Amino acid sequence: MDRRDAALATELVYGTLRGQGTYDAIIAACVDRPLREVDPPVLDVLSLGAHQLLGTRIPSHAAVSATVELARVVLGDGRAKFVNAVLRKISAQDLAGWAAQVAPPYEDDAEDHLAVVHSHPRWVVSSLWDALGRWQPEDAGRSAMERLLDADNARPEVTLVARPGRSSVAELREALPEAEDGRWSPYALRLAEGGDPAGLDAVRENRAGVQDEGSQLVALALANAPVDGPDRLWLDGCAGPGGKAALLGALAAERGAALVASEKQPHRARLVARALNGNPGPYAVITADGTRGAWQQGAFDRVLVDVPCSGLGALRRRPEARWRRRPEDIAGFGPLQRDLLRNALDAARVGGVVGYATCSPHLAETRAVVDDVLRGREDVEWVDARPLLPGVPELGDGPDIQLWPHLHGTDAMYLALLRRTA
Ligand SMILES: C[S@@+](CC[C@H](N)C(=O)[O-])C[C@H]1O[C@@H](n2cnc3c(N)ncnc32)[C@H](O)[C@@H]1O
Repeated sequence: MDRRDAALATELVYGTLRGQGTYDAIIAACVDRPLREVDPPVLDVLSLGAHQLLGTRIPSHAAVSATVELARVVLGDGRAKFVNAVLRKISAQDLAGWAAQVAPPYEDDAEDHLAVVHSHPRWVVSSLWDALGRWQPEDAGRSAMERLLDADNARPEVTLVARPGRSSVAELREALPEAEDGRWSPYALRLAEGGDPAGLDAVRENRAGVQDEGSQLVALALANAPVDGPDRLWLDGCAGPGGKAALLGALAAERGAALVASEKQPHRARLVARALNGNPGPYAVITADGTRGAWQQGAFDRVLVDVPCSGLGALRRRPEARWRRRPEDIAGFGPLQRDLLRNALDAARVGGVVGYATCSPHLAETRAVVDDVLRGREDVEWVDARPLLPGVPELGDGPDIQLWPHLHGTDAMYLALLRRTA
């Protein structure tokens, strides 16, 4: 495919997946049987057509004829007629008109309304709303939720990181004159109009990479947290695929510190090794289970655990994730998240700092995990993370922080910073 066709194919697939909740509700209103009785391939074609009609600027006649032609080729003439009839019904109204028709009124059922209009599973709307209310109690009403859900549905801009000591924003900008400065990270450059950074020398040589600014901020905050005494050995306990490890490795190198990047899955550990390849300071990549104390206790000055989580904070990046996740996944991650944090705390020396991060704002994966682990532990204190993200507004009451796509333009990363005191 040439670049334009590839971009269109990506937009059609991602857009259809993102909008699936809304499109399903609309398609259901246009067929005379329950959706589960429509053959999945027919439903796929109808969803692709609905997205073209309601979510793109493709003219209606072109959207209908291209989709019916697709149906004819992959499904046969009979089903193509059915697709044609349904698409003609869908094309009778725009998205707003359909949303008003198929979603319950906000006043009757606010969560269901938002779920249908903004194409999120209802339980996800509910979880995000709980978290937003906890962190932004002054700005967690209908409009804030609409902005958050819209941000999840927007195509995320590509953000690059110029790994310090290896590359610079100025170097990247020379190759990408249209790019804008990061909002918060001094190492970030944003490609608002998209673009293909893979061709850049700095990216090919690992001196720069693609990394959301929220992830950059997590690594920066951990690197800049005050520690008493030596600052020689850092650990990233959940390093795969290696974005934060590569930034931490570069920051550590600037200070003469070494990084151990550990990852349980061998294939992901290989990605970490690739990301760190060429790091200017000492580092080691190991394959190890971070719940089993694969390293000496009390050995590290700084420790990051960016734990496996539901990813509800990165829905804009993974359009299908919201439909794959189940509410019970949240509880499923809980024991591992607690174990990883406990072991990270044990890995830090007295006076050292630990960062616990998730790319989910779900309260059960964030503050609840830290509170549980700290209960009964006398050897840990909170570090206020807010001053370590200078200039970033609306971080909450501290000491931990929660970023939001609609407020910060980042993934919804959570970070708690903790210090070993005894
Ligand atoms: C959220 S990702 C980390 C992302 C990474 N910090 C980055 O910025 O590229 C969590 C990682 O933890 C790894 N993991 C899962 N269980 C683990 C365990 N018991 N010990 C160590 N790593 C584990 C997963 O394979 C996954 O690569």
